[in-house]
Parts: sequence; C-alpha cells; structure tokens
Amino acid sequence: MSAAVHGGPQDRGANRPRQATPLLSARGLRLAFGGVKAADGIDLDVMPGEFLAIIGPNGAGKTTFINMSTGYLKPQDGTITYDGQPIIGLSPRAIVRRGIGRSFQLPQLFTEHTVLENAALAIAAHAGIWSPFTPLLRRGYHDQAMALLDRFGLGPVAQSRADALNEGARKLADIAMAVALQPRLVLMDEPTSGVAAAEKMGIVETLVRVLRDTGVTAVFVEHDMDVVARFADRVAVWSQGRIAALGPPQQVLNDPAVLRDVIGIEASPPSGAGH
Ligand SMILES: Nc1ncnc2c1ncn2[C@@H]1O[C@H](COP(=O)(O)OP(=O)(O)OP(=O)(O)O)[C@@H](O)[C@H]1O
Repeated sequence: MSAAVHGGPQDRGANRPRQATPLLSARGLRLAFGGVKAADGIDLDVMPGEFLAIIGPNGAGKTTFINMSTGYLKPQDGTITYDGQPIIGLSPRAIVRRGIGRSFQLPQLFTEHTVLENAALAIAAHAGIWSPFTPLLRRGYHDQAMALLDRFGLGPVAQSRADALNEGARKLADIAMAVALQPRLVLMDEPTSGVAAAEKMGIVETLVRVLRDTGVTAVFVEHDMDVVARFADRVAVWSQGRIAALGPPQQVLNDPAVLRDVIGIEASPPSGAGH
C-alpha cells in the first residue's frame, strides 16, 4: 500500500509529488434532460497516474459524466479542464487529439473487419489517415497493430473478424483501439459488462497492466465491487447526478450508506457483491 495521497491497492505512485496537478478537473457540471438531473453539480479531480472507479445505480449519471468529458454531451453549466486547458465545446475527435481516449459500454469495432485491421485503422487514424482503405494496404500499420494486439494478449485472434470475438476479447480490443490513439487519459464505460464472471478478473488484469505500463490514467465505470476493490486507487460514488462519496476503496466500499444504497447489501464487505 502506498502512502501517496491518492494511493490504492496497486498504486505505483509512491514517488508522486503530494500536490500533483489534476489531469482532468471538473467543476460545477450540470446537465438536465427535462426534469432528470443527470449532472447536478459534479466536482471531480482525476490525478495523473491514478485509476479512478465510478460506481452508482443505473441512471445516476455515470455515462453522462464520461460523455461530457469526451465531447459527446455539453453541460449546461460548469467547466472541465484537461491538462489545464478547457475542453467543453471541443468535438469528440478534437478531444481524442488532446489525449483523452474512451471505450464504450458497447464496443465500437468495425465488425466486418479483422481485429488486426481494426487496430491498423486506429493506428492510421492516429497518424492522421482516416481513409478506411489506405492503412489496410500498408504493412507498417499491420506490424504496429500486431505489436499493440500482442500487448493485450489478442495476438491469437488478430485474424478473426471483430464480430467473432467473445465479449471479453471484444472489450479488450475496444480498449486497444483507444490505446492506439496514444491517450494520457482513458475513460472506460463498464469494461467488464457482459463478460463472463470467470473471465472478468483476467480481462481487467490485462487492461490494467497495459495501461499502467503505458502510464495511462484511467477512469472506469464498474458495477463489480470485487474489480473496484482490487484495481481502483479511488472510488467515486454517483447518486442522482451528484458525487455522494469519494475516497480509497477500502473506505468507500465499507461505508454503510454506500453498501446499502449503491451495492444493495446491508453490512458486509464488498467481496461477492458484484453482479
Ligand atoms: N441523451 C439523453 N437524453 C435524455 N435523457 C438522457 C440522455 N442521456 C442520459 N439521459 C438520462 O439521464 C440519466 C442519467 O443517465 P446515465 O446514462 O448517465 O446514467 P448511468 O449512471 O450511466 O446509468 P447506467 O448504469 O444504467 O448506464 C438517466 O435518467 C438517463 O435516462
């Protein structure tokens, strides 16, 4: 366990300065859809190098926060800065170019292409080539794509069509595409949803290893409390568009109100609480 301010179970930031500048900083975010307050005054700092888990019930506004941070939704009020610069109003593609990647609840792969072709397309896109055909003709992208896939353990399925992958591999491939764009921050919306229970920890171990090795900061929405307890440095608890609790997992996941209102159990530790 690290003594760092934002330390957590697998923190590698023991030598991090105590007063690091946030990589992403949200202040006073508000967004309502009709009468539904999807964001009702969100303040959150994401520190460089940390893995921050977002938990909370359905409809609490978790995806809305990711959408606002990646240019898919514009808040009605508030600010978001990334690396000290305001990003509200930028397009999703401009935000990717700044260094924020994301993965989706439903992976966004070109299903009729192979995994290798998907990776080559993502690497080519990062190089500024958006034509869907050019990179497929260029061996160089394939080599880089293969190296990327190997890091995620996806080498054996490189030649498979994306729609032939099981859910775990599909989730990893989607995150690999985000990493191809060389982000400093990745926001992942439920990276383990739909993944078989037996596969889940292995999938998360792989993605955490790759992101940690690459020095990528991560925010991830997660419903499995065992995953959160094991991999998050800090946990933010979303409730009705607000952050109801924020802190290290051992603190937040043992908070009786969080156990009752978010995890849906009376007073037991997080192990076995996932669904
Ligand atoms: N584009 C939209 N138009 C209308 N309502 C929306 C839109 N996006 C989100 N909402 C509403 O805002 C609220 C928050 O939604 P959001 O998807 O952010 O919740 P969530 O915490 O991610 O939920 P889940 O865990 O089910 O994915 C919900 O009531 C949702 O129906």
